[in-house]
Amino acid sequence: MAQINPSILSADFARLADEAKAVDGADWLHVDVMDNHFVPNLTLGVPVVDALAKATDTPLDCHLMIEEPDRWAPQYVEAGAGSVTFHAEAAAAPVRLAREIRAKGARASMALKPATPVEPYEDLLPELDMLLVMTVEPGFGGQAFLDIMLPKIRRTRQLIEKHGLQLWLQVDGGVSASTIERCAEAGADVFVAGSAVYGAENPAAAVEALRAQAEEAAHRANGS
Ligand SMILES: O=C(CO)[C@H](O)[C@H](O)COP(=O)(O)O
Ligand SMILES: [Fe+2]
Repeated sequence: MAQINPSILSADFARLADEAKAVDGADWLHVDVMDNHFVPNLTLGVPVVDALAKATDTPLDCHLMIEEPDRWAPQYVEAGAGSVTFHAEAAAAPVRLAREIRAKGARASMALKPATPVEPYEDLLPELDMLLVMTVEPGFGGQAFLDIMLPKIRRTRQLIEKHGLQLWLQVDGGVSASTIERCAEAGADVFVAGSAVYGAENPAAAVEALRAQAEEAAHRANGS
């Protein structure tokens, strides 16, 4: 089942609770945390996640684009995030961090920037609930989807199957009506969409349309 996670990076930050309600049928709400060090942009932190978790029933999928995730990620679990993603490039001890996130009761997820290969992390995959393959350079919404990431999505799906894992495979960046089918065919099953959802006239309808497209593409690819 394809999951659609609207990114609030493209929402109106002055009306976050309402913007969360506008996508009630979404599986998760994707929250981009940027620290102006790991990426050249600054968004929000623990207090906003804490407030948002109290304001919506949709679980929060926190994507931490920050340095020192080993130090900060546990605080996002305590603030109410249901899933916490740290970047492989920033984590000092990814296995220990994933275990800590899980022990605190959230799903543990790791993200890879476009130039970071998945293969060195093969043995670590069983420690994770989700792997995020970035399909843009992290830092900003509204960027063009990087087609050159499709082979990495395919290779990651093969590794998941090789090890018989339940791990979700998320894509983030430039996911829209014109790119989501290629992602689903390549093996992604969790789709972050910022501008494609919040830029639409009816965000809830955009979520449903993207989900239907992803489901159909996945069925086509699996020959079912
Ligand atoms: O992590 C991100 C950027 O670093 C965002 O989640 C992503 O860019 C979503 O926005 P869009 O769908 O508009 O590309
Ligand atoms: Fe993100």
